[in-house]
Amino acid sequence: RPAPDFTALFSARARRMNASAIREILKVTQQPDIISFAGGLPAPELFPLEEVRRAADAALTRYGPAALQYSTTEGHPPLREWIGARAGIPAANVQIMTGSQQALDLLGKILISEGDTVLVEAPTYLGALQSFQPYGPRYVQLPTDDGGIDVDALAELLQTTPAKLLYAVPNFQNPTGRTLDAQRRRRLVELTAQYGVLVIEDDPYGQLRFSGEPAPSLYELGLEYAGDVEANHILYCSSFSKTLVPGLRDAWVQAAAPIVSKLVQAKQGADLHTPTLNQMIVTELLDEVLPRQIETVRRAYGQRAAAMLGHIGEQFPGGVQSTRPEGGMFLWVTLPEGIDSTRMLERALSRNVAYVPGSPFFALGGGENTLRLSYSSATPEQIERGIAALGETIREALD
Ligand SMILES: Cc1ncc(COP(=O)(O)O)c(CN[C@@H](CCCC(=O)O)C(=O)O)c1O
Repeated sequence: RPAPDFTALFSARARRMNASAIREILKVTQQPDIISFAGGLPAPELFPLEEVRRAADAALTRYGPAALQYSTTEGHPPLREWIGARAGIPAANVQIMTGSQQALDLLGKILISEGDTVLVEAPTYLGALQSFQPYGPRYVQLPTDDGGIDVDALAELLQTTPAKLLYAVPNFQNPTGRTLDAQRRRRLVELTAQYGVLVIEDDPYGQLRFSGEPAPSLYELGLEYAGDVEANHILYCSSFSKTLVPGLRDAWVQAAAPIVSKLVQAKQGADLHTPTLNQMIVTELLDEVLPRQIETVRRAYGQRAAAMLGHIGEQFPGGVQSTRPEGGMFLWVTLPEGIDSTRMLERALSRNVAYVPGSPFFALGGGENTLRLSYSSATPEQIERGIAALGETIREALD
């Protein structure tokens, strides 16, 4: 019988959806001989496998059947307590999420009405664009430089452009690896407060600093500015994906109570709750394993970033610029004008090296001559081989 035209049946919202370039490339990079600088995957060989095995056993022993039963949408109370205590806020202002990707999706769902202006960095995390897109935002790109968001440009923009939301990754930004300094953070918090712009601070990498000095989060500065957790216009998201393991899908949002209670309603409709056992496993790992794991990955990623930057200096032709991250998992490469990194990708794959082309990270297009490199899940030896292969590919594209 003839098939119904399913695509014609999709909702207007669904018709705005598109595939994630990272997820699509990840399928290609599963082949064993590919050296992948594509997905921001934590180093699998560093996962605390035995500790997770013991934590699962401990959780099942401690909670019995309750560990496998439905649980509350708000999240596992000891986990919320721990996060609240660390942030100096009540557990009631902490909402557990199934990955910070779900936080982005549900925050988009409860905050973005069609046509609302959403300010995003150019470039920004493409997963945020993917989460927000179905809700019909009108994107406005914030100019950035080597210090992150250009807050002078933001001040100017806000005088003429009323905005609902500003989405920022201040620490070791995805995709550029850049970090917003304390002075710009203060300015951004004050400006957005004055103009009534809500800020989503997405901070999965904040603990992964391997050089330089830490700066207070926008959330902390917002708390100082407002004087009260219930008056803070900064919504903070973070995750256990990069400090522990991504597969348990545990993350959280810190926000004023009305935001948290609306997020709970949205989450009830999305997945009822984050997997019960996973939350309990993470909770078992907080005191001992988490701090050790953070030290392990900070050291490893610092070494891998240094290795990658060193080999880039030797192997890439002149005229190619790259950022110098102080933490996180990514650095950002700008090729000479005219080279299209999306077209160049298949040449790179023919040399068994993968990356994410830059243009999907720009909400309004552009960036054809840019690309993102992740150093976190390649060993120093693979980094040497992969960067050499990428250098050859760029030289070939230049000819
Ligand atoms: C700024 C930012 N915000 C949220 C996320 C999602 O992390 P969760 O695991 O959902 O907590 C991420 C993770 N992004 C990685 C991982 C994506 C994993 C994937 O699509 O396979 C990437 O850009 O490659 C992120 O960088």
